[in-house]
Amino acid sequence: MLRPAVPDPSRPLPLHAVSATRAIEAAAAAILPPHTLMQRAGLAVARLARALAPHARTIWIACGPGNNGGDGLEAAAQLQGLGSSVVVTWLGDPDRASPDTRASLARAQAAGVGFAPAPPDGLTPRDLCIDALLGIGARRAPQGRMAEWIAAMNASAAPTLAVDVPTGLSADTGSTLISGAQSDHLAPGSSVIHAKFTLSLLTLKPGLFTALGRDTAGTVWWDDLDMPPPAESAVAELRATPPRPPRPQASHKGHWGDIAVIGGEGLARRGRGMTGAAQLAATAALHAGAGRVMLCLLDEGALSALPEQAELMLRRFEAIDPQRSTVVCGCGGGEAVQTVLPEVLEHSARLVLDADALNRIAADAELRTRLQRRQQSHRATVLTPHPLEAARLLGTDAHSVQADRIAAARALVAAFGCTVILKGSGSIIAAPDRTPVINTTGNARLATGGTGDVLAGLCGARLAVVPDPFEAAVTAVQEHGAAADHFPPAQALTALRLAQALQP
Ligand SMILES: NC(=O)C1=CN([C@@H]2O[C@H](COP(=O)(O)OP(=O)(O)OC[C@H]3O[C@@H](n4cnc5c(N)ncnc54)[C@H](O)[C@@H]3O)[C@@H](O)[C@H]2O)[C@@H](O)CC1
Ligand SMILES: Nc1ncnc2c1ncn2[C@@H]1O[C@H](COP(=O)(O)OP(=O)(O)O)[C@@H](O)[C@H]1O
Ligand SMILES: [K+]
Repeated sequence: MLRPAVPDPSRPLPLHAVSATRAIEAAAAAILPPHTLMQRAGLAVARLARALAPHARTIWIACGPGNNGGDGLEAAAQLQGLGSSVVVTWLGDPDRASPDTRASLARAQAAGVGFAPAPPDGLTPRDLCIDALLGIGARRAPQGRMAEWIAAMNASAAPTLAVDVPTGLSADTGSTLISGAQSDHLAPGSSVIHAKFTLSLLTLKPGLFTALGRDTAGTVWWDDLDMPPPAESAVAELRATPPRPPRPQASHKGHWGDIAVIGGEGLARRGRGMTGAAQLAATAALHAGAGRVMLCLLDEGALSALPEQAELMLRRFEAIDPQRSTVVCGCGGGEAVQTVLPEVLEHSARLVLDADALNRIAADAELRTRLQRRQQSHRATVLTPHPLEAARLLGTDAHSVQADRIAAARALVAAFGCTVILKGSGSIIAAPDRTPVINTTGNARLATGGTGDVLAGLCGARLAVVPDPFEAAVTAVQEHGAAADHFPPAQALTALRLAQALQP
């Protein structure tokens, strides 16, 4: 069945690694008559193409040498049969093609599909390009004619529908394929399709939703080719969190948690004032509905000037009771956070660690041991690194983290036994013994200073009332992105405004 790849609260959508998809495909092929899967795949592509571009004069289908190209040939046969004018450019060789692909080639030829050596000229926005160059079999960066066709498709006025995966993107990681490795950025001239739509076949692939996936895949559709849900476990999933139930009338502030935000190194210490970061986290916690929010700035000098919000309570570190609070530590913490971290790690009942708290822990073996010990005493801890902070914790570089974000999040979980939010486009939420979640909300308007502090505060507010730290983190990330998605388009999204737009 064809459906948009949008989860609803009652049903997470499983994402399968290429290895699992291969096993699912083999199991399906074993019980179906020959060529059935590819025929279903081609029909699904053709139907979606007709729905997306009903008035197309020309549909250009670029087909690669493998079975992704076979899906394209099958779609060509179907579309020609439905009355479309199809031009196929094919990189394959009938003698080396799979039996499925050869059968689809014969059907396309019999249907009267036009084969051309080069892409058609003069496509208009009403026409359609279909990228069937490479799917899950992609192993290296496209070169030669394949790279030329990718460039032509990206330059075309017609929108592109990618079959299974945009060519040039890794289905597993959402990074681009470069020679012998994977890249986390779209270098000028990178050979990767920029699709307006992608139809993922049989399974949904994680790379479509994280790293460069969202930029290159466009709107993602999924067709399970009428196969039952597979037994193979998902490498990650997409989830939608249900709306929160209304607060009971008889509730009071004690029900909604005490949040202690510890951070904000002052200007006096090193000439880098970062008190605003802690204040943003505290503001976010307040607007997200926390019962009481205490702000502990790591700068005595600032205490008279802050906070601007009367609801925030100022506290010295000694006056915080970490055992009764949900502690959010690290936002703008600078070097000053180092001195409080041993106690924070030792005594906080529930803890969110962000920014400089993570940087200090990365640089200090004793702090790392204290963090690991929290798992043994079953105290909830959520780490909220961006890719560079994650890299410091893992002893690697941000490029390597971005090259496989799910693996990086899992490595952090394995190292520290905490819930981890690896931030960025398609944030990954991972925890011990849980299937990682890729968040689908949020957009590049969040790429502005301080929005991570807002997430940390929001995460604290949810952790205060949701016993399971993984669920609290999934909810917080989803709400943070949704607040950005619903933010007025004509107004600049700043971190403070985002914090104020959060809801209990
Ligand atoms: N066989 C079937 O019945 C089905 C096939 N499906 C399709 O089959 C695809 C997987 O097919 P394949 O395993 O053949 O993989 P692909 O079609 O993705 O590509 C594999 C072929 O491309 C070559 N190749 C890899 N990287 C290249 C590069 N950079 N430049 C040039 N050639 C390169 C490989 O050597 C191999 O010949 C899926 O993505 C999906 O589209 C699915 O629709 C499910 C059903
Ligand atoms: N392009 C993007 N798409 C989706 N979310 C993004 C994007 N860029 C940033 N974000 C989100 O914005 C927040 C930024 O956090 P961070 O990098 O810690 O910034 P800061 O330290 O300035 O607060 C994270 O939640 C991140 O996931
Ligand atoms: K493709």
